[in-house]
Amino acid sequence: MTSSSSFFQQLSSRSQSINSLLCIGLDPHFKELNLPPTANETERAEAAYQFCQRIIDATHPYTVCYKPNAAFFEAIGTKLGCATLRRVIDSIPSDIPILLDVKRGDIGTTASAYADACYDTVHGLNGDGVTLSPLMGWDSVEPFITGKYANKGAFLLCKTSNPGSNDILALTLQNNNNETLFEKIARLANEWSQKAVVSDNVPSSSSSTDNNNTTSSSSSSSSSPPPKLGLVVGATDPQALSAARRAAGPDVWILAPGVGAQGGDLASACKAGLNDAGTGMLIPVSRSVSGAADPGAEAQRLKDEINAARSAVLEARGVKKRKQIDNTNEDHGGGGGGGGVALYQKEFLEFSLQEGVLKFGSFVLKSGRTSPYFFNAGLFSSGSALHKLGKSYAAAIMASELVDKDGKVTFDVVFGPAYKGISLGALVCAALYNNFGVETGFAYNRKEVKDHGEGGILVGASMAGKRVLIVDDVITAGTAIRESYDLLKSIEAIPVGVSIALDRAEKKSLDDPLSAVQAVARDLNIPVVSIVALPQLQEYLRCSSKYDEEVLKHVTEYRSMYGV
Ligand SMILES: O=c1ccn([C@@H]2O[C@H](COP(=O)(O)O)[C@@H](O)[C@H]2O)c(=O)[nH]1
Repeated sequence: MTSSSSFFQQLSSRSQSINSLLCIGLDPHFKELNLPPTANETERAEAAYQFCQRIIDATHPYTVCYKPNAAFFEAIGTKLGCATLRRVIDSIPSDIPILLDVKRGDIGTTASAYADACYDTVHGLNGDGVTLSPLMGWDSVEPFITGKYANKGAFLLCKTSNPGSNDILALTLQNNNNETLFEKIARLANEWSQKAVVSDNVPSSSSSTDNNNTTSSSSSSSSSPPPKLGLVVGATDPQALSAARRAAGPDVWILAPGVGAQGGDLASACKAGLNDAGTGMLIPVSRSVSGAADPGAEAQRLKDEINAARSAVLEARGVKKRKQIDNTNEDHGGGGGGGGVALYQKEFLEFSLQEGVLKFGSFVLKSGRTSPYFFNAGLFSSGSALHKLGKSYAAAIMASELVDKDGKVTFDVVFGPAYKGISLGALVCAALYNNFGVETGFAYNRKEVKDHGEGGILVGASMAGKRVLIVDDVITAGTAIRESYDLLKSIEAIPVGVSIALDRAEKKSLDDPLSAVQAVARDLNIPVVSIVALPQLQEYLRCSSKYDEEVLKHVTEYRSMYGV
């Protein structure tokens, strides 16, 4: 994955946007490859690659990251083992982080070489994060998370899922706290994360442009840098999971292997390891998915089961869950949300700027206001931009209340009103399927009535009696959305929400405190979900070094004058 965000920011952001805590392991066990023992290295390599491809193709919408275990690739043979692992990594969609399960640990100089082998984009494996043994101390971990690898992250083996983890990791230390060795490791994850930041000489406050992991930090101060270290704690030992969570605090991510083939209980593990925001935990599963007749269906089932367990935990803890699980936009009723910027929002703003869709300057709007920015969705006009646009809409939808507590979308059909909405609706429908495995119908209307061919003004999926999401680019006065709403009602469809790209989140007039988006949400009594709103644009500018301070100043002034 190529990204300027840190490994744990990437995990956090993807976890939020696909509403999942599932991590799929890529472990091509020889016996799962269906090869004769005499198979040569080339045959083993190809079979391992195809084995992984089948899993990746089927499961990518559901997994926060992929976790290939190097052991199974090294065992292919000395010539093709690492090359096959790299080939698999290269085939993974670029927005999915790669956690290399290598469990390294060595003196600093050797650790540096291991880090190059794991991360180097040319000669190495191009991973985003690794698993490490912490037993050789800070200097064995440092090369994996500092210097040229400051954006990478590592999960430290803390209390592993195997029975033998009690032999050493569960021993009680004779120190002041009388804690277990694994609790000490859990505390060290925090201390060493801080140390890594100091080692990189990055001031805490400026190092964090992480706007999207608010859900993972229920009690952290806003100035603490995002963690660089997580912990491996087996789902097979819920007591250890609780103790590790207590020792590490809410912000540290815990990778909890052992569900499925190793017999760990998912519900108990979630209860013990989730933080109060219902996150901070990844459940890696390898054999249960690879051995399933339909790996995609099994991954989706696991994702849903984990989310059900999360909901149960949050309910039991008396926490209002939805917004804390997966959402940085606090207000989908058209208030423009809070100022946090999720990774998908940052990416959306960046490619909108690159494509010239979003521009800064001085623009006189129809309303007569002089705006410091202008957004023209009609300028998304290349294949790559449209692909990214669909993905951004889909990510915003999946992070909103258009997804119910079981992780299911609340609509059956995506409706794109003529003209602009037609292509946007089609993009969104395809992106929901492609990125999130969400299958819905697609329909659109014509402005002109045809008297031949399909006839009528509605084309595509049938909408009568169905829950419908309306997709458009922006809401200016809201007239087009209201017309769509009336049209849907007239055929007895059930409009349940609106999805737009940008919410300008500004008052309709100085005497009217509501924005056009808020008025639509209120009058039609349905949520309006935007990819970004004015507060995210302002926050993006505040964190970006690419734009002149004047741009931020003008946007801030505009927001304070007209913003809702
Ligand atoms: O404590 C640990 C640390 C790592 N693993 C690894 O996770 C997978 C588990 O595979 P399943 O098929 O889901 O059991 C495997 O790669 C292990 O090496 C672990 O199990 N426990």
